[in-house]
Amino acid sequence: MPLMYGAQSEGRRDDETMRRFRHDRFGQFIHWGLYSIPAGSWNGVTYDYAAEFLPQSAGIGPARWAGLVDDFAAPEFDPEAWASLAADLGARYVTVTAKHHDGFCLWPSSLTDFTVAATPRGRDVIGELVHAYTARGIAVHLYYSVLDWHHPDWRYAISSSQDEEAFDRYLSYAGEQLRELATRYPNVRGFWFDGTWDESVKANGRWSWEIECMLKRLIPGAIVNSRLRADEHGARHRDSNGALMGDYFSGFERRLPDPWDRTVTAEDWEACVTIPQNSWGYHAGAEVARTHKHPLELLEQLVQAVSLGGNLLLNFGPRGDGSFAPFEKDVVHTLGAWLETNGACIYGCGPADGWDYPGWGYYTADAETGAVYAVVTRIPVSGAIALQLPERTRVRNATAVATGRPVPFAVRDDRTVRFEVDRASVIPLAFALEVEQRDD
Ligand SMILES: C#C[C@@H]1N[C@@H](C)[C@@H](O)[C@H]1O
Repeated sequence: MPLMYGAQSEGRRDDETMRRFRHDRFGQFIHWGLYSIPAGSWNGVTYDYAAEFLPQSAGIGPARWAGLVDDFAAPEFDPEAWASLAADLGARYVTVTAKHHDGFCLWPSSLTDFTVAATPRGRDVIGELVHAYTARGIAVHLYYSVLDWHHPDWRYAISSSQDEEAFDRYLSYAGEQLRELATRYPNVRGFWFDGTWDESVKANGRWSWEIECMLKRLIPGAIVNSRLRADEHGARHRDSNGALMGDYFSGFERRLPDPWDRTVTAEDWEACVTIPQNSWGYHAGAEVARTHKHPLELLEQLVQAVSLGGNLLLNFGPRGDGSFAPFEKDVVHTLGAWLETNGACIYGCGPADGWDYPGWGYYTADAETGAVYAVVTRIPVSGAIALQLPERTRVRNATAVATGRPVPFAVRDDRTVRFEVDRASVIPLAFALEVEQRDD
């Protein structure tokens, strides 16, 4: 059907900025804001739900919530230390919450006084972070929630002409804030939109189209996730003709596609996941509840995403004072150390065509060289892993990615080779396979 405000382009973007995003594969999400101070509790009551939703969970009105501005002193906030942590993690880009659902701005926006400028130290958090990450060669994407619990003109739905006038004022405000962000921080690489699921936003597909156009006009090559977009019929992520809007699909939140679902390899996508079960902002309970994921679960999610042609955006929620919790530093050390020696099977890699999901791990392939990698994340009790080869394919040799040492294997039949792996290994084992086509 003809659409005025559907997808702005067909197929994958293949410009340098998008190729770099695809090559990066691994990003760090940062959720930091006023919600990081109460960290899931209010007036002595702890709410299990996500810490950044505390205003909703505890029924805290905007005026009372704004009282936290005076407490946002962030004595431990050190942008260079944050950038070092991202580098140690092995993240190639960072997506930072400029404004979350509570409407508090981590930059000194001229459009509202509900910003870091009103805090005791008044630092331009976004500006300092963009500088620090960029200086370390880490690309920055800015998260912006269209949903805004603080702004008086926000509406969940439009049910009167007064609602329509108010929400139009809100969309103008949000549009000017986004113009301000793109103008103040022109070397950010992308924008990550959220909070676009309400009827009020879905009814404004033209606005979302205009925002995407504006951002790409102000920052040529800027990357925008599919969550911003709706078309004129309210279709989100994909327009009413099924075409992806924005530059990559960003509907996988706290979940990944099934490891055997090769349909997702048709487009660029990114999954965002948390370390605790379900809090993006720092939740004090997460430090003690032991419900957060083991670092190696998260590493497996990264390998799985890459095997299906996607990126993984792994969330960290710094504490209110700007420090990171020990359980998050454990994740940094575990993933960073593994990527230090095994990153060849992640960065610049994607799906290995013809290599079906094996069950004991994942196959990835270098997008440029075609080199195939087998990453074993579920070591069988036998210690033996069988590789089902694509048709007319032969494995010439295999090496351990981490050490470069050759790995012996046995040819079982013309479609199967068998490896012995170290059953005592406590980390995923990556093997580089040199394969060739048989001409039989
Ligand atoms: C719901 C919801 C939001 N989407 C995630 C990326 C977090 O920002 C969460 O608060």
